[in-house]
Amino acid sequence: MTFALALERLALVRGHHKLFAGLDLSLREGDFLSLTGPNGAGKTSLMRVIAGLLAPTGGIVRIRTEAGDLVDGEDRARCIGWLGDRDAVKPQLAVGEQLRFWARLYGADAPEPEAFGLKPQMPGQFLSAGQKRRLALARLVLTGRKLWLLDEPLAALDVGGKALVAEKLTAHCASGGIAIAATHEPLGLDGLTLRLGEP
Ligand SMILES: Nc1ncnc2c1ncn2[C@@H]1O[C@H](COP(=O)(O)OP(=O)(O)OP(=O)(O)O)[C@@H](O)[C@H]1O
Repeated sequence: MTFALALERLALVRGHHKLFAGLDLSLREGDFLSLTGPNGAGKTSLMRVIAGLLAPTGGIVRIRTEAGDLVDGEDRARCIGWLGDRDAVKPQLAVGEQLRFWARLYGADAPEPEAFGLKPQMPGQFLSAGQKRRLALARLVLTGRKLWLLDEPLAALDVGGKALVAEKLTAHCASGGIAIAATHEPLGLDGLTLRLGEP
C-alpha cells in the first residue's frame, strides 16, 4: 500500500459562490500538484476542505495511509502539514527557540536555522516577511507529515528563498510525500496542475 489522496465528486459552495463541483483527483506518494486560478477561484478553500477544516458541499476526501487505512478526523489531521498565509510566528521567542518548541511538539529534531537562512538568536518580532516565511517553511519540514498543503509558499521570498521552497518540496516528494501548493507563481517543479475558476 502507498500513501494516497483521492477527491471524489468534490463540490463546494461558499456564500453565493459555486467554487467547484464534480472534482475528481487522485494523488499518490511522490506527487506534486500546483493549484492555480484567479483570485477567489477557491484554491485556499479546496485546501481547507482537504485538511478537514471546511466541510464540502458534496463529494468526499479520502486519505489512505501506507497501512491501507482510510483516515478521518484527528488521524487525518496527523497526516497533514499546513503552511498557510499566516506564518504563526511567536513574537516573543527567538528563531532557534521557536524551532525547538515546534520540534518538541512534533517529536522531531529541530532543524538548524542557518539551513533556512535564519539566525537562531533573532527574535520573532523582528523577522521580515520573507524571514517569517522561511521560519514557517522550516516548521513545515520538521513536522514529518506526509501531505503538505502550502498556500502561496513563495510569497515574500527572495530568489534564494524560492529555491529553498523548491528544494524542500522536491525532497519531500522524493521521500514519498505528497504536496499541494496554491500558487500564482510557477514553482518550477515537475508535477500536475489543477486550475480552478475555469468557466
Ligand atoms: N467564510 C466565507 N464565507 C463566504 N465566502 C467565503 C468565505 N471565505 C472565502 N469565501 C469566498 O470564497 C471564494 C474563494 O476564496 P479562496 O480564498 O478559496 O480563493 P483563492 O483561490 O485562494 O483566492 P486568492 O488567489 O485570492 O488567494 C471567494 O469568493 C471568497 O470571497
